Amino acid sequence: MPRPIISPSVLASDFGQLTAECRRMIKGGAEWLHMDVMDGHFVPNITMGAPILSCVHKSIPDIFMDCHMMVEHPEKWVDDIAAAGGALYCFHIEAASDPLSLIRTIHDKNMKAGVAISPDTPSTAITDEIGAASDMLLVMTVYPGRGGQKFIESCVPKVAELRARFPDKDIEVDGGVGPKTVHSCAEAGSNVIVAGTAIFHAENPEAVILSLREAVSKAQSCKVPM
Ligand SMILES: O=C(CO)[C@@H](O)[C@H](O)COP(=O)(O)O
Repeated sequence: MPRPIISPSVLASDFGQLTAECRRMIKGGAEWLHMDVMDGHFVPNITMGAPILSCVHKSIPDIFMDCHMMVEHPEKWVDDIAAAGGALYCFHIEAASDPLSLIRTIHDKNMKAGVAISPDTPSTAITDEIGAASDMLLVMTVYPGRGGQKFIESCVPKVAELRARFPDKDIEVDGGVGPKTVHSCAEAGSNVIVAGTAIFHAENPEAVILSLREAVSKAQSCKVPM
């Protein structure tokens, strides 16, 4: 089973706060930083793009930027995100006209490739071929577009279905995940946990990171090897 990874979803109103949050999360034990890139088309909101990510990367060169591309035409931004220092480029299957070719393009730019599914998309949209070609699969547990939404429990069986087909892949969950909701995700086989509100609205964000990681480790240790 792949190792537990915590990827705090960072969003801030100014660049200084963004980099400060990233540094604090890394110091607090986060392996990845989840960067929500929204284009105002695939989702109604606009957040940040390659120029901001590039500044973050220059300021924190060792950062692992887990770039969640909530964008139309995801093939358009691969070069820019790679140049900005993106480590993982995760696109939505709903927005991709040729997912396999896009995965190859992402790999050619030396980034890991992730494939995301929104709540109404079945896990079978990630075919065996697409899943095998990618490095990470993202099951959204809210409708993409903004933080602070309620976790959709009915998305969790999709994690289990994907884990059964892809035992060695990173499987990420994102949306409404926190200390109360992480357990079902971890038990279903998710090893990469994204959390925004649960971490940034907590009195002790570092303790939340630790509890999320412990939930994944505990679920993994309870699994009987096949
Ligand atoms: O991409 C998204 C939502 O579109 C997520 O990354 C959220 O921003 C995570 O925030 P919380 O749901 O944990 O508050």
